[in-house]
Amino acid sequence: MDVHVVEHPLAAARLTVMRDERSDSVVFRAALHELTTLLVYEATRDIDAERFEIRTPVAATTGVRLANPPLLVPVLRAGLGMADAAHRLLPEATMGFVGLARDEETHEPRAYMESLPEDLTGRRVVVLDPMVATGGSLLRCCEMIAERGCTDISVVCVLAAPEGIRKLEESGLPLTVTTASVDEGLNEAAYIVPGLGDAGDRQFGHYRRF
Ligand SMILES: O=P(O)(O)OC[C@H]1O[C@H](OP(=O)(O)OP(=O)(O)O)[C@H](O)[C@@H]1O
Ligand SMILES: O=c1cc[nH]c(=O)[nH]1
Ligand SMILES: [Mg+2]
Repeated sequence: MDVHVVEHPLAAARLTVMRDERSDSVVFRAALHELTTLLVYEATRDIDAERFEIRTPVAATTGVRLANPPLLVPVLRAGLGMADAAHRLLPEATMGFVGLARDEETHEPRAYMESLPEDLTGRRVVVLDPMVATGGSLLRCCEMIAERGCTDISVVCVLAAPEGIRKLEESGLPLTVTTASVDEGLNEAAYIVPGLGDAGDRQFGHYRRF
């Protein structure tokens, strides 16, 4: 499994804002939006493009367009903060939605929403979730996508823990991961260390849902 860590000072600076506990939700969401643009740019370097003929006001030339626009899948809630930035870069993309919430005690993901096209054969799917901690949530999401025939999944996240990367790798699913950092590991509550806290809470607030 390919893991691409985007090492760029602009990405590192946005990530630092997200890590900083002093950043409020407005600042946090803005940094996530900007960082997502950088990460999706890197994650789509190898996307299929086709050439076609156009005219500038001066001469005929060859242009480029996406051959097969991908499906974007933000994982609710936290991935919602990446959806708009990704969609701006890929305006031709369609969007599906998966809702997952980790149980606070067992850390197992609970699925509460699945809105995906029935057939994903031949499509690239770009999954957006800022955090890969134990990897359980992303694994569940990627299984839903692979069950629909997808063989080309790009996971775009902000932070990954080695434990989560390992779980995704062991799954044998056809995926690549693009991230701004692979952090040290997980604490006893399965939070990423040093991490940035709970990416959903930092954007949308903390409340009990189930
Ligand atoms: O790798 P894992 O151990 O599964 O943890 C990562 C998941 O945890 C967070 O979501 P959370 O369950 O907190 O839901 P939220 O986005 O609604 O806050 C995050 O956005 C991932 O989906
Ligand atoms: O560190 C973590 C782990 C899971 N989910 C988060 O939002 N943050
Ligand atoms: Mg959360």
